[in-house]
This record gives sequence, structure tokens and C-alpha cells, in this order.
Amino acid sequence: MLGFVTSPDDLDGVRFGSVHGLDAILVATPHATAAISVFGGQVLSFIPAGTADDVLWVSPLVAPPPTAIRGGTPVCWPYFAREGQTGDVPSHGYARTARWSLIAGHTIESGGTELELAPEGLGHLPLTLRMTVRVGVTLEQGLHTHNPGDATVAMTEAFHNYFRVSDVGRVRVEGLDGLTYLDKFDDLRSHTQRGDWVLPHDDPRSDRIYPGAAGHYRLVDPGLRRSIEVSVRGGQTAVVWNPGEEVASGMADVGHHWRGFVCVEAANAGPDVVEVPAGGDHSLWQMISVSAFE
Ligand SMILES: O=P(O)(O)OC[C@H]1O[C@H](O)[C@H](O)[C@@H](O)[C@@H]1O
Repeated sequence: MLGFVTSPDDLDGVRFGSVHGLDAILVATPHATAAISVFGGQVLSFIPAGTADDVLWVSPLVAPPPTAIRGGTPVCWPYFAREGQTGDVPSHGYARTARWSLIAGHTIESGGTELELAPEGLGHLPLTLRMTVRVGVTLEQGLHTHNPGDATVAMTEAFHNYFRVSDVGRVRVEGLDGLTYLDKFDDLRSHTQRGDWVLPHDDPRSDRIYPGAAGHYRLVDPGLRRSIEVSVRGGQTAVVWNPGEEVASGMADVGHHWRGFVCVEAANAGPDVVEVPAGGDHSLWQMISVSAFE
């Protein structure tokens, strides 16, 4: 345990640098390398040892701060989209456009590295936030919310994971079969997921919110010959998002790159609102692991 750190230089295998032109905390362990953005706090890169392709996608057209970074694992907090909000608030809350600081770090038993981070400048909110990032054979993230006040506060949240894929039209997501989803591309009407998620052929785009999901999702990508598993604790909702060609053409930081990613998000959103009691805590955890095909 190296305890509290003021600079990543205090930690073996951890240093400041940049990735995709963005300031980042770079982490190297025997099991994987990773990069965590100082702006937004999201993990921008996770590459298990012995593999070539990044698990995460960051837009080649990524805009500089203060525009939210399109890629990695953006932290949507303390609300998802603009759920439960009034007025002209930023999409997906304040954490993804905050500067984050490294609070602590240590090497864990498995030889991985665990870091604790917190966003700066969010003292005006009724909830506080910190995040654990564990880089090892798997990538684990814990989003920890505390309510220091004397009244219950309702919140929604997400790890808005952008996974790199060979072609969004040629992958599938297991773990959603039979669930009801709310389709944001169909005025939030309810539909039933039949079989695995695939990009619809007739209307190739997806903005689906699956409340009450099981928390185990598997993104199978024959093109990259790998599958990515997402295991969630403390998150009741899955979201699967890709804007499709037409919407992407109007997004400066996606454009024609829309086929290169799919977002499989670990969330509490839609009807899965979290009530954090006075003095209480809530954590959303995700574990991302990768398997290569034989
Ligand atoms: O453009 P952003 O604010 O980053 O949001 C990107 C997307 O995030 C989520 O997946 C929402 O369900 C979508 O409705 C939204 O379009």
C-alpha cells in the first residue's frame, strides 16, 4: 500500500502522460496497460497484455475540453441523459466534464494497480463522488456516491462504455434476451428483446434502455476474434447505443466513424432511479474482461 499520493510519480507503473492528445494517467501493470483521462475521469484505454487491440474506442475526431470526450468509459453522474432534470442542464451530468484528481493508489495482491480518483469542483451538488479503478487482468471501476445531507437524494448514473468493434453491424450482445426495453428512437415505447442484441437491419441504429437487466453482458465480435464481458454490481439498467449513420453524420465527433464502436452501458437509468438516503452510500461497479476466440 503506497497510501495517499499527490503525484502518480509516487506509484510504480503510474505516470502522467497523454493518449489521443488528452492528458491522462497512464498505468502499466504486468497484466494490462490503461489510461485514465484527467478531464472527465473516464478510462480511455485498456489493453490486456499480449493483445493488440484496445478494448475501448475513442473517437478519432475527439474534441478538446471542455467538450465531453466521445470515447472510453465516460462517467454519467449524478444523472443519465437529462433524466429527472429541469432547465438547460448538460447531458449526462457534471462528472464527465470535471477535472479529476488522483487521491490514492496501491498495488493489489494480483499484481494489478488500484487507483482512487475524485472529480473537482462539484461541491455545489447534494452528493459527493469518488471512483475506484483497478487495472489488472480485468478492468474494474467502482463509482461511489455519498449523500452528506439530511434528506434522501434521487440519482441516475452510468459508465457509458464505448467498446471498439470491427463493425457494429457484425457484432452481438448476449445477456439481454427476453428483456423489455425502452426505445429512445421510438419515443421511449416498450419493446421486447428477442435473442441477442444486433444492430437492426431495417433501421441500423440503437438507443435502448433495458431496466431490470441481469448485469452480465457479452459483446461478441467475430471480426476482432474476441468477446468482451461486462459484469455489473449495483446497476439495474443496461443501455445499448449506437447513433447510426444519419444521426452520426450530424455529430462532429462521430461522423463516418460510427461503425467502429458500440456503447454497452452499465447504468441505473430510466425507471431504475437510485434513492440515496441521508448519510448513505451507493456504489455502481463494473468489471470488463476480454477473451480471445480459439
Ligand atoms: O451525446 P451524448 O450526450 O454523449 O449522449 C450519447 C447517448 O448517450 C446515451 O446512450 C443515451 O441513451 C443516448 O440518448 C445519447 O444520445
